[in-house]
Amino acid sequence: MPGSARVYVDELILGLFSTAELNLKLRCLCTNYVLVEVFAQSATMGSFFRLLVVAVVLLQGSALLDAARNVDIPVRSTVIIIGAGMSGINAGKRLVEKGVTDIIILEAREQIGGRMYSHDFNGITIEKGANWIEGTGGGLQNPILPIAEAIGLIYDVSNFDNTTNNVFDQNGFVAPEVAEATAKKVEEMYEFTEQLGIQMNNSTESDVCVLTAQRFYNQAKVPGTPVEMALDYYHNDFEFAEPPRVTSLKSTQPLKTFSDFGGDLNFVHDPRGYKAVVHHLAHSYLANKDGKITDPRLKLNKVVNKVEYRKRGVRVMCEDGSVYVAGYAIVSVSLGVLQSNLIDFEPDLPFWKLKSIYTFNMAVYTKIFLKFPRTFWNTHPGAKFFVYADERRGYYPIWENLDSEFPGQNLLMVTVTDEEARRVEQQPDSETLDEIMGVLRSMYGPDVPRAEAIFVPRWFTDRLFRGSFSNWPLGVDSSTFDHLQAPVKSLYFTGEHTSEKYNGYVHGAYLQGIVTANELLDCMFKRKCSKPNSAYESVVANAHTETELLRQMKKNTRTPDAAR
Ligand SMILES: Cc1cc2nc3c(=O)[nH]c(=O)nc-3n(C[C@H](O)[C@H](O)[C@H](O)COP(=O)(O)OP(=O)(O)OC[C@H]3O[C@@H](n4cnc5c(N)ncnc54)[C@H](O)[C@@H]3O)c2cc1C
Repeated sequence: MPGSARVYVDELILGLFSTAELNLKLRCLCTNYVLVEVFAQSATMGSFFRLLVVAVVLLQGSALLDAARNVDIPVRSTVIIIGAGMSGINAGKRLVEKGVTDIIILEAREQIGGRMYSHDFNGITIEKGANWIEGTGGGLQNPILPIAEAIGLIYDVSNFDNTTNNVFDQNGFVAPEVAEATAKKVEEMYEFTEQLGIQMNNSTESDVCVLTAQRFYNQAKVPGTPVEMALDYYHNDFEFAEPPRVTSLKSTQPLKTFSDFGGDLNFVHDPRGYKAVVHHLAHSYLANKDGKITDPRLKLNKVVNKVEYRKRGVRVMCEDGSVYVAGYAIVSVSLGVLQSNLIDFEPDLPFWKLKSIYTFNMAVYTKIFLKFPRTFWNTHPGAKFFVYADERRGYYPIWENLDSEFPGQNLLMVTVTDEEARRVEQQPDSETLDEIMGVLRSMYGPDVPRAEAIFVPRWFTDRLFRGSFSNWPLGVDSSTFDHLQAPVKSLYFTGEHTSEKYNGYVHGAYLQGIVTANELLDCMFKRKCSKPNSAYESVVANAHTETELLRQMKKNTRTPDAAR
């Protein structure tokens, strides 16, 4: 929007109408839609005259704007939701249920679902994003489970029972007694760290990372041999996508997902994809026909690149030039997107907000799918998952055979995380396949046939995600965490990364959609709007310093997209 076209109606109109007895206030939210707030007050003014004033003001306002700008009036709504993943779609559902029906959902991709993202791999629907309903079979019911059951989603409880005994290294199968002994030690250490986490949560002790807890267990000796590292990886990195030296002990031990909902994981392998859960939620309030959403409130292929926000009112701009205006916006994009420069917020988000965004971690978790001409791995039920122990920690470590989910397809899935995931994303798939074949041949011998097909998702380089899911690092206390979700004027924030108990998970995104929508509804209808708490008021108070800091941060820490 060219700056010269800006017309601030309040200035213009106030110039025309300002009188001693008339207190008239107009606010112009943006250049091409006038969000008018008129207070025409006068003890002596009759209601007819007041109406007249309002009408004249509105006419004048729109005439001035039309003269100044020759563009369509963009869509108006009460709430704009940016992003149609689990959290955005569920926030929309909540708003509509509570009577706020004039919403607009802007989604960058050609479909909804976000990181619940299925992919056609040689005619088979695989999940490049979320795969499991994590945390079932416990005291509380995981909120995703009833939805999955209602739509008949196909899944199986994963059998991890024997994983730590199915260990290979560079010389082949590791003798069961060696693997068992190491597995026992690592499991004891894992239980110790969990107990320490519980104790520290009940105390005023400051947080430590998981690695520190491991040192406490073993008098500073931490997993170091290939087998120890691989089994440690299985317990930690395979869940959090980052190593124990990064992950907060207090915030992850015990992990609420499992302590609340149970320790089972249901592996989804449905031809409709795990995203069918999001579609089910969307269909409950967005018009649809033959399984396709036809509701004009959902706008696909809309990459938001600028958000102007004020105390009341937002103006959202997309790469295709379209502009949307509303009273509020809910931003549901991933933490990785917030950390990048894809969306330009005007004014800049405040320091306290950026600090929480930049301090929390967006981890990278990559499941690589492989199709072989035949199976060469163990197919008995106790060999569902197997482990490769390399001298390099995290080098193609956790494997799953998908025989039971996709019979006769000869599929394997191997998971890499963090640095290895980033590395693999940057290289051609043929190089990744060469590395994988080297690993498999050292595990199963030289006769292993080369895979016919490989699929390597690229979450880190995808500008719409910039990683897989958030991980709670050492150094983020609960008030810094709260700031991730805290609203800024008319902007509200949701997404898995804003769920204090269940960050990183589908159910976290689901629940946060409701939490954020409720917060906004409270503000809209009860005037109970969240205010900055005292912890960051001091920072906000020093506006000049803050602006300087922000400038520095923008200049120094935001990496250009291409270089990431
Ligand atoms: C590889 C992987 C494995 C996972 N495994 C599991 C698992 O097994 N179990 C589990 O519970 N969880 C898992 N997760 C995490 C789970 O997928 C997420 O927590 C959840 O789906 C996040 O939902 P969300 O709504 O917060 O964000 P998203 O799904 O990221 O939704 C945000 C939406 O915003 C859109 N968007 C981004 N930028 C813009 C823009 N500028 N303009 C407009 N739209 C934009 C995106 O396209 C996206 O649709 C996994 C994730 C990944 C990536």
